[in-house]
Amino acid sequence: MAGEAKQGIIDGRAISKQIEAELTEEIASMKADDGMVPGLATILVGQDPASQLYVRLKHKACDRVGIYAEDQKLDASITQKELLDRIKNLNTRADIHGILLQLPLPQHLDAKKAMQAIDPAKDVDGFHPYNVGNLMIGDEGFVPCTPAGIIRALEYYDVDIEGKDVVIVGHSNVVGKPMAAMLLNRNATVAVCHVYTKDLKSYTAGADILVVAAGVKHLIKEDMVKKGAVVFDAGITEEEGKIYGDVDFENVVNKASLITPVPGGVGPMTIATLLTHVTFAAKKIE
Ligand SMILES: NC(=O)C1=CN([C@@H]2O[C@H](COP(=O)(O)OP(=O)(O)OC[C@H]3O[C@@H](n4cnc5c(N)ncnc54)[C@H](OP(=O)(O)O)[C@@H]3O)[C@@H](O)[C@H]2O)C=CC1
Ligand SMILES: Nc1nc(=O)c2c([nH]1)NC[C@@H]1CN(c3ccc(C(=O)N[C@@H](CCC(=O)O)C(=O)O)cc3)C=[N+]21
Repeated sequence: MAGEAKQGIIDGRAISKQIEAELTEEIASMKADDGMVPGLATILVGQDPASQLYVRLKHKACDRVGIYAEDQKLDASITQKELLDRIKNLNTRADIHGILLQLPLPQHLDAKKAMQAIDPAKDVDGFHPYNVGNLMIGDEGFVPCTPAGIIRALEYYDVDIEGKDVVIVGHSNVVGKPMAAMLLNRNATVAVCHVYTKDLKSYTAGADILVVAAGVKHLIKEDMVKKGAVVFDAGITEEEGKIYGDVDFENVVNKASLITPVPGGVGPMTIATLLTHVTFAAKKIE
């Protein structure tokens, strides 16, 4: 049914499988044509279990599609200079096309300075000020993977963005702010809420498209969502080995026209987008 919006639960795993299948083919032909193998280096500082899990998920995804993935594990006590030297070395490596510095970093390290040290052409996370600036002026090159994954899901489900009332909960540099810029670039009317927002419900209840990235378990209840809204939940809270989103899915699912579950929604789309960016980075230098 071309052009007709689909209904139901947004299956992030199914969309990411489709993206992975396309990338697998593309990477195989890059390899066959001129021996090019896209390469990603991840840098993980310290032993945070959640970060270790996310890096592991990214490496497994790289393996599935044929991207070379190198795992640089650094001790939590590393100095800023050692970290910057490590990044600068990766900038010079011809076999590494993407560099991902897993966040958060230990307190004594300056994440902004570290991000600025990454060659913008290898900044597959889209966190370098050069890429952030381009996003703000409407030139979307490397943009952060989570909001980019959400845009992809909107496109996949034929959801119109132009003129829609969009509400974003959370204003981080990783999700909320770049999401706002990407939706503004597509002519939505965007409101961005955060902890200082006086009456969160008065915003969320009017949203045609609601994107939540606050990291607060079940912050968004049924009465805070408009009937027929499209709802994306980026939140991840882990409690006793179970993960929860920011949206009370069980109840909101009855009201939304489309909604992402947690897990199996935004997370897999984020990783699929990262794979796309690494492949793109490798193609650009061919
Ligand atoms: N699925 C995925 O691929 C990804 C998931 N995540 C997850 O998304 C969530 C958000 O992460 P991230 O974007 O890095 O954001 P941060 O954790 O850095 O910040 C959270 C944001 O939410 C806002 N916020 C917190 N509590 C409330 C509240 N009660 N009401 C309204 N706004 C609130 C904060 O506002 P203020 O700054 O004013 O305090 C802040 O803007 C986390 O659970 C994280 O694990 C993140 C990246 C990728
Ligand atoms: N430089 C940097 N880039 C990031 O992209 C980045 C980061 N730092 N720091 C932390 C956040 C978090 N993040 C996730 C990615 C995938 C899932 C994911 O695939 N989650 C699965 C579930 C996994 C589980 O079992 O917990 C899902 O939602 O289905 C989750 C979270 C990327 N981040």
